[in-house]
Amino acid sequence: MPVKSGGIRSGLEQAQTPAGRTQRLPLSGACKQQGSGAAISFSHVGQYFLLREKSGARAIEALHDVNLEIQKHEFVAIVGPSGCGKTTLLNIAAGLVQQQFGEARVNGAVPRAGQKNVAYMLARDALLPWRTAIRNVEYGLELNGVAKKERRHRAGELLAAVGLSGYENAYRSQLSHGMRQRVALARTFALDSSILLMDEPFGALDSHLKIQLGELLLSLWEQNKRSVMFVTHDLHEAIALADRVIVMRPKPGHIAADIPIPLPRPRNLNSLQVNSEYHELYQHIWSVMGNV
Ligand SMILES: Nc1ncnc2c1ncn2[C@@H]1O[C@H](COP(=O)(O)OP(=O)(O)OP(=O)(O)O)[C@@H](O)[C@H]1O
Repeated sequence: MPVKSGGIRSGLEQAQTPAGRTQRLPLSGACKQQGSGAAISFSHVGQYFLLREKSGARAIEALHDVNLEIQKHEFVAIVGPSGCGKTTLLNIAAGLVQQQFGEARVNGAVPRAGQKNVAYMLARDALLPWRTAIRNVEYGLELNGVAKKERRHRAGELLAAVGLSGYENAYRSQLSHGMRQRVALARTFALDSSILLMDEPFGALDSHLKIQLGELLLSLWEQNKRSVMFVTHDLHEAIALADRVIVMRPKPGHIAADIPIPLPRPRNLNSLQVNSEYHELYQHIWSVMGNV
């Protein structure tokens, strides 16, 4: 699982806090006290990184006083411009970065890499090139000791669900980019993880494929509504998929708004394109993001 260099706690790149940065922002509606049984929670989370430049090193405040709870079965999208700290926040939940300030909890525990019950999906498919599609989907089940017959059956069902029947024995190099992301999606759902952390999983796909894979994601999610933290640059995608959209802003990275998405479920992403409420939500959040 790739991590931006220096993102791991043991690295030396985490900067000291400049004096006086203790200001607390008011909590948003989503920010409640720790320990309330949320799937994921961040309480007063702050993070600095040290950016090395020719002229010396500079501290970047990647996250400032972030408070957020994602409830069980909730689908939450995080949007915001490049550099506002979306991935850093996701990496804290994944246990890949340990925050310097505040607390984070995943299923009530301190997040750590490889934690049970949490699946992670990235923009790049990250399929193992020496394994066939079905054996990629089986991978997590294999690590968990699931018997071969059972895991093969489950992986086959998931490949069928993402429209890849007939490609079970194809290798990564034989699949298109969209097909690879379908395999990655099937792999993400193969384990019964109660939490999905998704970092722009469809970011590299064209808009048509994005909608197709968004539909697939929602149809898999509807089966048992895992808790999802979904980072994206694409506001259309965020509104179409999520129960809530969290808007982040940079310098320093912080939560600027927490907006519920009252669109009914199950959703059909194609019909949303002609849904006026969807477009109104888009205009509203776009204006919150400071782009009008
Ligand atoms: N390991 C690191 N070392 C130094 N700086 C980092 C590191 N990881 C993130 N940063 C800095 O922290 C800030 C937030 O980065 P992050 O990747 O979380 O933003 P993002 O919103 O996910 O951006 P993007 O949408 O472009 O992926 C940026 O200024 C980035 O340069």
